[in-house]
Amino acid sequence: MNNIELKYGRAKKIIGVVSGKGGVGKSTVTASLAVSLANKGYRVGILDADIFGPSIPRILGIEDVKGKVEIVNPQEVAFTPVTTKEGIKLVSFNSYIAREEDVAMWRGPRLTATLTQLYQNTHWEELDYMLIDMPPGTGDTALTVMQSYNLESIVVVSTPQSMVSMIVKKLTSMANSLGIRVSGIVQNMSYLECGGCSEKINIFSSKSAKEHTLEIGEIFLGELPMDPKLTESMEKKEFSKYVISRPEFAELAGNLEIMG
Ligand SMILES: Nc1ncnc2c1ncn2[C@@H]1O[C@H](COP(=O)(O)OP(=O)(O)OP(=O)(O)O)[C@@H](O)[C@H]1O
Repeated sequence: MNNIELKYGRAKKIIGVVSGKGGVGKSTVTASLAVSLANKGYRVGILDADIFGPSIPRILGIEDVKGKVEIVNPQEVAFTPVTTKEGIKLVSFNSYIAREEDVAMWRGPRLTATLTQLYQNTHWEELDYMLIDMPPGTGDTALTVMQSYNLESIVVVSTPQSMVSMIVKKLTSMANSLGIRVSGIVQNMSYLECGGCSEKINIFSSKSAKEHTLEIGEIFLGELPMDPKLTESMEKKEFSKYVISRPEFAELAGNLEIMG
């Protein structure tokens, strides 16, 4: 399948953020990487490719802001992204519909055609990084993105559990067979912080996040704690403040700068 080129801008690196299973924190990690990279001075865009469950606008606290759609010709429209206060350019299905609870009841071909328009026909201008928040799993959308969007690599978000690792291996096999490089694995909700001591309490398994990553056979990009303050920060629209205050996120973005 041919590569699809961006019509209105350029991105130096396009990185897909993927997960084997839903709910492991892929969108949270995508948004946190965007905040950390923007904080380091990079020009960052996010394509929220999770059209059935677009959560990035809420994570970044801009669910009430709408992007603009302009009609280029009867077959084609162009999109202006929503820009966050951190300067991140976001394109999400929810930013172009009237009510965020409205649903896209579409089968695969319509879904991928719409996503491709969002990818290709957005006024991205100049980006250092475009992060694509993919729907979970190895389905239709993941296949289209990996086959025809100019991906530099993928970052895989997981939780340190053998069952999830098994599903992640399916995803990395898919990437390998399509010639897509895997930058590494982020192990999310990996541990709890002990209040009052520096100990990390593993949540899912006695094995460490690094050991789980080695079992998958990929590079360990980092681990993040399960922290109720993270969810609270989204509710208070203070996600970027939270991310910037925690060294784990800057470390993760630093590892992506090296491996991405
Ligand atoms: N490290 C964390 N600590 C606490 N809560 C977290 C953490 N990471 C994610 N969450 C919470 O877990 C839930 C799922 O996260 P998120 O939406 O990022 O997952 P996802 O993998 O993108 O899900 P899906 O692919 O099904 O859309 C959210 O409510 C989010 O706030």
